[in-house]
Amino acid sequence: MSSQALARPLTMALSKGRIFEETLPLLEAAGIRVSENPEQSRKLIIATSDPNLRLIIVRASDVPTYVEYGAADLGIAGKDVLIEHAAQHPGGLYQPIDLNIAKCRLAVAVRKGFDYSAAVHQGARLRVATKYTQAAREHFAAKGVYVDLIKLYGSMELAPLVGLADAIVDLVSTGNTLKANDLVAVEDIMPISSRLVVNRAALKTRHAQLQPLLDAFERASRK
Ligand SMILES: Nc1ncnc2c1ncn2[C@@H]1O[C@H](COP(=O)(O)OP(=O)(O)OP(=O)(O)O)[C@@H](O)[C@H]1O
Ligand SMILES: O=P(O)(O)OC[C@H]1O[C@H](OP(=O)(O)OP(=O)(O)O)[C@H](O)[C@@H]1O
Repeated sequence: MSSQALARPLTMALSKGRIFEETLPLLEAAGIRVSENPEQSRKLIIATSDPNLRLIIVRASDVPTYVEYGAADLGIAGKDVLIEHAAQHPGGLYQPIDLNIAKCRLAVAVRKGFDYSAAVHQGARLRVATKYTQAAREHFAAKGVYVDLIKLYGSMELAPLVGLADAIVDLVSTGNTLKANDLVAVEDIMPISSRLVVNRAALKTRHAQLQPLLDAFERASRK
């Protein structure tokens, strides 16, 4: 038996839902099948048809933490999540590949009828609710707008409707969530997609195991 076959499998951290669903075709393109669906089995450690790879299922915003500390060798996370993580842990992760999955955009939204351009005139102060405080801080600082940031963990769309904030910074894809809550996007901050992230130590110590997988993801993401 080769030393490669004796090595422990690589561990890849994924969140269930859209990232898991959109990663499956990339794994399939690499000839890798997944033994079960975490939505149904509720299992948190999932084997694959490749003895060299297993998956762990974590919260989307926890993926960078598992990978940075080496509990996972690699993972997949949205640029939104990576920006917030990097604010606390700069340079902690190697990010070799934009997988072009889970695509959406980060945007500023307000209640329909709210005069955003008047509210952000030079020197004004705006109350902004968001889960993405780092990205929001950088965006408004670049515009020279003072903001009071209110950290939320979900359902941001509610904040302007109940007077918690003037504006939100949130992810937008179809725009249906904004529309359903009488909100409008008034400014795009950046396009968002998910990236492969790799533990920096694993990149060196497990290079032989990692490289074929990175190559397969690179090829699949270009299709
Ligand atoms: N509506 C959307 N369309 C496309 N991609 C999206 C959309 N919403 C979020 N994403 C992307 O998918 C990633 C995972 O989103 P998901 O909804 O599964 O987790 P979450 O609920 O945001 O995270 P957590 O569970 O950690 O709070 C996000 O980080 C973002 O990059
Ligand atoms: O423009 P849309 O297509 O409506 O998508 C935007 C919504 O998608 C995301 O929520 P998600 O569906 O992930 O729900 P969650 O934040 O509760 O996980 C995001 O936080 C928005 O609420």
